[in-house]
Amino acid sequence: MAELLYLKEAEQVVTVAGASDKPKVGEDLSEIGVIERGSVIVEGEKIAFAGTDADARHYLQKRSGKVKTIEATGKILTPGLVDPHTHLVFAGSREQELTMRLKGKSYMSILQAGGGILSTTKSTRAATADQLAHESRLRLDRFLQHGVTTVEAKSGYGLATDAELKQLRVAQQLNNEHPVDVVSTFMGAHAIPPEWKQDPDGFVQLVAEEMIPQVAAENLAEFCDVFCEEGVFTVAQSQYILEEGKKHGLKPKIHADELVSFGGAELAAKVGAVSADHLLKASPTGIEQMAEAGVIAVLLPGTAFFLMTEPANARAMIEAGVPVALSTDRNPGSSPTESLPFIMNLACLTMKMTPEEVLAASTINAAHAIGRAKDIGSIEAGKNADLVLFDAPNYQTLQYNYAVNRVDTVMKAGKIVVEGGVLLEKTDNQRCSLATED
Ligand SMILES: N=CN[C@@H](CCC(=O)O)C(=O)O
Ligand SMILES: [Zn+2]
Repeated sequence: MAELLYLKEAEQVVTVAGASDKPKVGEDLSEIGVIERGSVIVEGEKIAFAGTDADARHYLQKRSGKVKTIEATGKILTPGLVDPHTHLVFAGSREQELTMRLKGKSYMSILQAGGGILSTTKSTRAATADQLAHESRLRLDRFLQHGVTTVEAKSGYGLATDAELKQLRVAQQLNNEHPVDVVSTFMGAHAIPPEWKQDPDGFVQLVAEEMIPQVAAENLAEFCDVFCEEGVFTVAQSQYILEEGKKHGLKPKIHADELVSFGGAELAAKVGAVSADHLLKASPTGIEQMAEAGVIAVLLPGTAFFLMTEPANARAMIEAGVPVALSTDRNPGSSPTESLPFIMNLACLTMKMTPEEVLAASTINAAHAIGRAKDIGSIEAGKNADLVLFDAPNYQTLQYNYAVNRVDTVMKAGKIVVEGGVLLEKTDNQRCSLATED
């Protein structure tokens, strides 16, 4: 019989329970199921019990076998954080772009001059799968140290069939090797590569007719995403790619209305996207249509912060009944961070989301945005034992003491992987010739 793990008497257990079937919307987003002086019991990879400590002791009396106790006094316990939008797998870095942007160049003008996404495409194409895995593993380690136990990862720095497949195979390998679970999204339509600059429709055709079928045949992704934006992919091109993806079993996601209001939110509703992400410039009609269609808004306040622009209108979306989730958007150009807790701070301080809404948006709603809400995103008996102990007396402190990492212990599938804020096993100690510390 497996040893039981008894996480004993946290100041608060933030369960976010009761929303595994549907994401939280409106006022329900603030219902995060806090148990004061709560305890959680883990059996193997799963949560066996969550409740008050008095009830936990009764539960233990009825069970035989060994019990290992972890004292949680002075700390709070939350579900493992879920990051539903990252560009995890890439090579190289782009620090010089910050200086360019500080001197007045825009993110889009850097891309149009062949930098930005296209510069990362160059280094990603040149990197071996081992180099990509090495660089991405370091990022996953940092995610774990920030309490993130599951991430979504997009391709989109290959922009050619082989290079896209290489990125997705690395993501799959990392999912198998690393404690953090990696959920893959195919994003061949992330930018038009230089060799297709004169024939963007030809590239769209390549994505739809060659890349998507191969990704699906190798079972390399669950979702298909498109950068639907002025100067990148039009609404019609995006719709075509997402519909083709659907025919091959890839569920649609969209980078929508990030830089200009472009009809991305409306398209998300039309194609039945699981999520529309960014949405800084989403129109009121688009927001309304997303609410009606149940499209999750994955908001990325770190990207707005790093690009020094106004964030999305989270309050309008919550009031309209759109399910809202939060993410780092971890990528080398517009959001180079693995700190989902800092993104949560930004959601509070720049988008006026409450500490309760922020917690639900980074756990259960984020899990819905990647189709994992049955297994993760809340503390409930039967769910995976992905848990974080924060060194904080209450959950509000996580937003108040901003930009400080208060993660103490992280448990992934019942196994402790971070203790006292320290990663127990560095997954990759080797230096790699091409690796940067990006
Ligand atoms: N906006 C498009 N794609 C990414 C940025 C990618 C990059 O700059 O490398 C994003 O979500 O912000
Ligand atoms: Zn993105």
